[in-house]
Amino acid sequence: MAELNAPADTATTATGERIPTVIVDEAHLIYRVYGAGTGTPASPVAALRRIVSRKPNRPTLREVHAVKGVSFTAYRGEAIGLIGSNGSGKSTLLRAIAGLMPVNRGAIYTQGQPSLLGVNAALLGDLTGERNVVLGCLAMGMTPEQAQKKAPEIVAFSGINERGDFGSLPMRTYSSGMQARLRFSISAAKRHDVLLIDEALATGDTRFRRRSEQRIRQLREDAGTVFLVSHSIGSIRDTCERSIWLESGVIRMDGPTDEVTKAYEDYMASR
Ligand SMILES: Nc1ncnc2c1ncn2[C@@H]1O[C@H](COP(=O)(O)OP(=O)(O)OP(=O)(O)O)[C@@H](O)[C@H]1O
Repeated sequence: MAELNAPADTATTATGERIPTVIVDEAHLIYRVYGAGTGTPASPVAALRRIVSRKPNRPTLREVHAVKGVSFTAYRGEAIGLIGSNGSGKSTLLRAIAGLMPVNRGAIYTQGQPSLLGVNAALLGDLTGERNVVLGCLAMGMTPEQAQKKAPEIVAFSGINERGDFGSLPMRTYSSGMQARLRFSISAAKRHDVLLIDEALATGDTRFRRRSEQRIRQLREDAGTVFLVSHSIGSIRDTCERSIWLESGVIRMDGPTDEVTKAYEDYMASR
């Protein structure tokens, strides 16, 4: 993963050109699964023969080619929806943009440090929500003073205290929706060059979803780039003006959200 050089805070250059933040160039992403079975159980005779001949059971290696030669450029100020049916490669692509997964072929270039906000982002279950907020802020590079100052605002945005004083309870007592809200609120408290959101909004209730959609719009106005993976076409339409539709690891369509989501819905209805 390489970094692009671009000026700091505007969506365009002095000559009005758009500034690329993520360039994905013919990217291939492959999972290697070691020790995966062949799907057919070994026969008792074959197992006995292996024991008698003392040949170990050779671990098998299987590959899952999750993303197959995907190319696109994202620009500062854009919010891009990633849609596609289950297993089409959306989360894998996001992980690779975040630098959490190497590209097997092709390349991904990013400007700044992309931040992946996923429902699996690690928070510590035994610590209180408030403590996790402070730790999250420190992990995002805030000073202890900035983190202490920002924490009440983040807890208020998350709404976890709407039904009692949950902020002072351990995170493991939260519902999965409450945990997801807190994660989103922590990540959204900072301006990100590239913010990657994986289904985080789907777990919130309608009121929280509206608040977070508004926050995503603000992040875009701060000239960041937002990627949103979601099965909620409503959220994608409300938040993103551009969408990329992935199917079986290949881009089917990349363009204005209205056109792409319409084609995707027609495709899903015809299956
Ligand atoms: N850790 C993993 N090891 C092996 N294969 C994986 C792994 N994670 C995902 N895959 C496979 O990679 C492919 C793409 O999965 P991915 O999670 O990126 O899809 P997705 O579009 O995000 O799906 P969903 O909409 O269901 O969340 C699938 O075939 C999946 O089985």
